[in-house]
Amino acid sequence: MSETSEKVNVLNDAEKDVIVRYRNVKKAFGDTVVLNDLNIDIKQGEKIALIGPSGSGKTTIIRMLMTLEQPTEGTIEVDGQMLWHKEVNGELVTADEKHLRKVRGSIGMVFQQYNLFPHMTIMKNCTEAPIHVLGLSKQEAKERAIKMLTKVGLADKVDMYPAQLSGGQQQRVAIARSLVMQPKVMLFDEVTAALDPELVGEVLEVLRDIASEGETTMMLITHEMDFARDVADRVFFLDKGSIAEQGTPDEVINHPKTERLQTFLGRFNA
Ligand SMILES: Nc1ncnc2c1ncn2[C@@H]1O[C@H](COP(=O)(O)OP(=O)(O)OP(=O)(O)O)[C@@H](O)[C@H]1O
Repeated sequence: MSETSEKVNVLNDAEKDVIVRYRNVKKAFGDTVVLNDLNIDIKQGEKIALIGPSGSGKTTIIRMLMTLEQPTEGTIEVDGQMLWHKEVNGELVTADEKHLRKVRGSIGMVFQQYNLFPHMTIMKNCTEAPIHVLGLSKQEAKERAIKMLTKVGLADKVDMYPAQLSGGQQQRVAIARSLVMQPKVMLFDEVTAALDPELVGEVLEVLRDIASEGETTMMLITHEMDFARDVADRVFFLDKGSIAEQGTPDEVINHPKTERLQTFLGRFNA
């Protein structure tokens, strides 16, 4: 089927500023259903915190958006474009690898483990993808990298190697490296969980700064309730594969409605 026969998504005005849309998304691993009938709309620039017990499905939600896990049912869109499907002659077909590669470029993800390339300098870590994936010139990529490394307070470390930096600094480089790609959505999966407690603050500070600038759409999995309170526009409480409660941090964290959420928050003295 030809590319030209694909339909373009036409959004009405009310939907225009929705950048991420999950529709009736189900995810199962074998017979085990881990996410059920998920419907999420995230607006341009919105900051979403995902909280919930271990195994509730938080990571799977963002791994599907990063195109690392395929939904079993339903669709996910970023900026009006379906991730896992293409609409061809009015029918949804599973997208091919070429399509996935293209949409993947619009999403940035930072993991618990910073995954920097150990044999490359900080600068090279930050310029590899913009040069090879986005096709930027070396000079353009370096300029972007310096801007983002300055944002995370590490512009003086460009010639160092990851092993010469602390865990907190490496995580800040990983954040800068993602931002260099100018993604439409940034995903953060417990980015402070692997850090020594004294290094957590500096990474959260960087995330707070990025969030306060307002432009970047962010979805964060966090167990730091004070951080979620400060940064998130909306908080989703995931429980057994569904969004059990959602609302502003005040509604969800300060005034939990259900006993399950109260019990969960009790663990963090939130
Ligand atoms: N590749 C996989 N194969 C089989 N089961 C999986 C796979 N990935 C995740 N799961 C299961 O899916 C469920 C949800 O996992 P997920 O990692 O999304 O939860 P989570 O809320 O992020 O948990 P945590 O806070 O511990 O990271 C869990 O029961 C998990 O064991």
